[in-house]
Amino acid sequence: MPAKRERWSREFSRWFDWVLEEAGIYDYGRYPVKGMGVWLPYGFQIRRRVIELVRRVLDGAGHEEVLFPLLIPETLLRRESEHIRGFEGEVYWVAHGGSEPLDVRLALRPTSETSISYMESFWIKSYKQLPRRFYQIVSIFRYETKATRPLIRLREVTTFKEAHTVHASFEDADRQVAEAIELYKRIFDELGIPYAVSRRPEWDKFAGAVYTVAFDTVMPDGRVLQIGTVHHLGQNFTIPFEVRIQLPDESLDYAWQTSYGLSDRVIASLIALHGDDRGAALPPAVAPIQVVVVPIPARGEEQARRLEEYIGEVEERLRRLGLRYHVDRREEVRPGRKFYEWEARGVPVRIEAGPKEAETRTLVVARRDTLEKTVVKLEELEEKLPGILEDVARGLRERAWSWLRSKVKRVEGVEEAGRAIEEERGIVELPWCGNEECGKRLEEEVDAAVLGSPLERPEWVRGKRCPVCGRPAVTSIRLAKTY
Ligand SMILES: Nc1ncnc2c1ncn2[C@@H]1O[C@H](COS(=O)(=O)NC(=O)[C@@H](N)CS)[C@@H](O)[C@H]1O
Ligand SMILES: [Zn+2]
Repeated sequence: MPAKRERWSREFSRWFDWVLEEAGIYDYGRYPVKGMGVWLPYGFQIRRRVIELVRRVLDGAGHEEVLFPLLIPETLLRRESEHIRGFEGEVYWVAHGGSEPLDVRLALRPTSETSISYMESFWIKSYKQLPRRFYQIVSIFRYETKATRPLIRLREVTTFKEAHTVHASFEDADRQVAEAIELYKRIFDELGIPYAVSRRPEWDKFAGAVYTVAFDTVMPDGRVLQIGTVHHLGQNFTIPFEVRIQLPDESLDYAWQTSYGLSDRVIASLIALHGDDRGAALPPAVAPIQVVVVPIPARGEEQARRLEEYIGEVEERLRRLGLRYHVDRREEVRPGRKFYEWEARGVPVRIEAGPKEAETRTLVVARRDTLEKTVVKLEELEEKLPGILEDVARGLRERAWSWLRSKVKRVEGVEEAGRAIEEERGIVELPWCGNEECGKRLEEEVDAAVLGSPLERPEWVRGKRCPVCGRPAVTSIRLAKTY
């Protein structure tokens, strides 16, 4: 019977703070700058493996990793008017070098379209060089005014993967948006994180984008977290930054761009959505320790020696399997306490071995997701353990997807939408005529944010009418309380 999820959902924020600390993942709230925290060793291991996964997916899809300066001169940041309008209030400025006031203020990058476009104007001259797909994994800084939260809303976003691509046509950039969406699906699927993909409404897209597609997930408290975004930037940055290319017909035009970002929120959502009241439950792919072995103390010298020998045989097999494992030999800690600690840290599989198991040459194998225990013969460990780890990965993914599906609700009318959000949070979907005024009216009347519309026209709206204006629905509109 899987662990309970009372605290996990009813008091998510407190649960999340508790897990980050109890599992030694992230130290938040003590560092004396609001919105900035410390990655602790165990959490840093998780983060490292998530980054490795992101690199593997992007490098495998023709992306080139780069590293741009942190500081962006105000003159560059201001060159794209919509962009600066969108970020004006969130930029940290450096105004002095030592005691010297700087003649041009330097921004701590809030994102890097401006610095990257500026350099592309020197590098890129012809369609023959395109497409180029750069990315960097860096810290960005945003002076967030809404409530800051560990990993969810930071002022220093320490794990910000930003990809920036350049193309010879609008259509090619469009194709890159579609590819970026597929790459994000692969990353989230590998981590078992469920998502809804929506095209953001015109009035809430990235500052400087032609259009924005976002990945949203529903957190344990029912509020929606944007966990990734893909933007078609058109020529909005290449024009002010003069990134001109020669086309096949020798004419000159400005290049076309996309950008797409992930952040620490990917780690926040994998901890949150796979967790339960006992703590984290990590997908084996990114778990620092995939298997923890807890010896059950023996009585008497002879038994202890035999058990130690037996544990050695278990280790040998885990080593041969190439798994990340740990044997918890702490004398001063009882097995029950060890179970508690390693469950809080989300170790996917625990192996218990005591005198009885040494005697019968068996092992007790416990899954972290369902908590179920099975007895496995030592001889069969190498054959069975990889499958059990795969079962845990699948179990976590399926549990998270059924959670998300349970939090997406189709409704017909505005009142029903308002009630659903009020009572259950999650995402509500309504038929929509596609008209901006109706969308904005819905935001007010439902008292929730518009996430946007599905990329493909949903069948179920056929024959239905917009609840605001009564015109035929052409798509659906999704609303939610968001972070
Ligand atoms: N303050 C924040 N703390 C944690 N994650 C954040 C924060 N602000 C944004 N993010 C995450 O970063 C992703 C990309 O940010 S963004 O503003 O939407 N898009 C960009 O900055 C584009 N330049 C693509 S890299 C968002 O989808 C969101 O998941
Ligand atoms: Zn309407």
